[in-house]
Amino acid sequence: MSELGWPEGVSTNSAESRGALGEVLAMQVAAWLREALVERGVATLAVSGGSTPVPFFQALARQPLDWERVTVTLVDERWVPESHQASNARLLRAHLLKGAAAQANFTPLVTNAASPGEGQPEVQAQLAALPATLDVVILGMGTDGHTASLFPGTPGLEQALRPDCPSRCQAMSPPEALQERITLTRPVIDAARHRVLHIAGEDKLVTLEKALASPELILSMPIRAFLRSGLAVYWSA
Ligand SMILES: O=C(O)[C@H](O)[C@@H](O)[C@H](O)[C@H](O)COP(=O)(O)O
Repeated sequence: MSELGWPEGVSTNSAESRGALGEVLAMQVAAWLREALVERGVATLAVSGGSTPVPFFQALARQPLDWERVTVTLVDERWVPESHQASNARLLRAHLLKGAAAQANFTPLVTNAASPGEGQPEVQAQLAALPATLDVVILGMGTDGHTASLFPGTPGLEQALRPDCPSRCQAMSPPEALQERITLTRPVIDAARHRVLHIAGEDKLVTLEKALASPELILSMPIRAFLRSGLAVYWSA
């Protein structure tokens, strides 16, 4: 992976398996969170959903931390109740917010509103109660080059990808997604102290190669907006 044409300042890390990658990433994220706790007394972590992060969540949940001073939130969410199979909050409850990590504070991205458009102001307020600079953001990526719920061809994508987008979150209705979504916007991700892209599989390397070939075309592959200096990429086959 390191032979891809990465922009200056992007670091790459790989492991023999997805489990080993999850362990390596969990140790690094725990170190960053401990550093935040020492420096500021609190720490914030925003994670993505999907299948890739599960070994990472399970390894992070085992990390010794003052979890009660850590706030965990999501990079994006499907607009479904936590009981729904597609809920990212449900995924976190099952694999991350358990054991010692069950003491962490969790900021969900879904409200009781009927749609993300109606719920957005309340989610915006909840996010505004968090530090403006999150300590750690973990991005995933689909093979279409989406990240978070920033999908190509979605109405409102240009707004959400503006470096100066005024909102911290935005409702999205990706044409091919099963559920309406809500996503963090680009400024929130850009401002994070530590930005990670966590991916697995050869197909994701092919996607990255395509993304790196035309970095300026962010609307067709939104991940392109985040492939820049300071990003830490974690990959395994
Ligand atoms: O809510 C989501 O689905 C994620 O935030 C999404 O952006 C995910 O990171 C990618 O779709 C990759 O998913 P996999 O890890 O399952 O390939």
